Amino acid sequence: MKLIIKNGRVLLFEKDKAVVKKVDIGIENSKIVQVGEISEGFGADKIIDANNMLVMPGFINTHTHLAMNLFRNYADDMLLQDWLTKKIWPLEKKLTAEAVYWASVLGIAELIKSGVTGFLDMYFFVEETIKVALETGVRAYIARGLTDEPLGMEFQLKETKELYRKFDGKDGRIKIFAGPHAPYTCSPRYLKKVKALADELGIGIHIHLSETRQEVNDSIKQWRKTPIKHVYDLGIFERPTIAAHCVHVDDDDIQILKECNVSVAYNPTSNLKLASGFAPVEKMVKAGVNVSLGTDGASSNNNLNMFEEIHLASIVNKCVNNDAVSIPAETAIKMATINGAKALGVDGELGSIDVGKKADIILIDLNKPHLCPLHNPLSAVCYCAQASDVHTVIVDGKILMENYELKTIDLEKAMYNTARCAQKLTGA
Ligand SMILES: CSC[C@H]1O[C@@H](n2cnc3c(O)ncnc32)[C@H](O)[C@@H]1O
Ligand SMILES: [Zn+2]
Repeated sequence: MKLIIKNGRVLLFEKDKAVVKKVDIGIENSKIVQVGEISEGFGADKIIDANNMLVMPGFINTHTHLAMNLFRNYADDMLLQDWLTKKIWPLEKKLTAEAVYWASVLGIAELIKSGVTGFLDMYFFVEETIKVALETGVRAYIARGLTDEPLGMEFQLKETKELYRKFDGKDGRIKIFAGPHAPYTCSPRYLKKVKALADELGIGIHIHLSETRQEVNDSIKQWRKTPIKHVYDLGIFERPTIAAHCVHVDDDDIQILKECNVSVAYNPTSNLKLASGFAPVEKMVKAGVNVSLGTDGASSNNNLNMFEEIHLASIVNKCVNNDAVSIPAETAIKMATINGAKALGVDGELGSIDVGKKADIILIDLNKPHLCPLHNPLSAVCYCAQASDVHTVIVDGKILMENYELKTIDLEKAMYNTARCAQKLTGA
């Protein structure tokens, strides 16, 4: 299958600098094979006219719990610990494979419609989420959530192992991670076992870290160490790690993150809504830590819209740092694209439009009142574009949405069934 995207303004990273150029893109099967003038005789099966569109790498959402859209608008205006312990965890005990299946379909529809081509998910019944990713064509990085339960420990690790055997590398779009929830739900003994499993399988680790002041205070009280130092001492960071949140980190923590090449998945909306605090993103970026972006789940966000995360990453940090230059549009867009690929260890394959990389590409319709006059396309993406401007989404060279129409998902069916399953769980 050969595809050409022509006449678009294409966002490229040239020597790490974002530039927008009028070039055409040639795609063969899953890969980008030409950027520039397409050679005569390329013989495309399909040509996409991207006139008046911005063509850019798809967004990578590096921290989410897709199926939590079951609990969207269900438990709001609460602090993290109350939200988890009083509302969410009791409901999650009643989760079913069917509920996770439909909520994953709906979540993936929301991701595609907002320009996301790949995501890192940590949750339960993840085989369902993997199934949906395979059916719908997106790229999925999946961590079976791990928490310390007397009878669950070995079982959860075994499940991670089975998921790895069954799905890692499947269709070139699935990768398995180990997913210890957090140091306050996983004992040191369990975290050591998780690390040993990650060593054995050669996989990365995804974990929530230093999300709230209380988490840090409790950790210091219990272990005399910050959560970052605690898991570092347990060897977690010897594996490639993506740490979600890292809101309350001190200079020593940042140094550890940098030295251990830990990527931070920054979730500005979730941090704001749960009143968790302001992650010192500018400081981490300046220290050389790779910072990517995530939405967290739709129960703490309450959507999966990466445009909002890009926007907030930029404008919140300007205010926090009292510096209008802090996290400019280009930096925030990189967090949502190439930094996401770096976090997942696939920046040689994803995250930018370059010959040899996978064709995970989105087209943003510039013919919108709120994008006129355009002046600066990077500013447009960061400060005014909406998820509803995403016109076309391509993953692995396949079109998943064209002219706003989802090609692999029956959205009505997904909404109906997710609402039905959510009602069964919540009784509301
Ligand atoms: C073990 S599966 C994932 C687990 O994480 C919970 N969760 C969702 N959002 C957050 C967050 O911001 N901080 C900590 N934990 C979170 C989710 O409800 C699942 O239980
Ligand atoms: Zn989370």
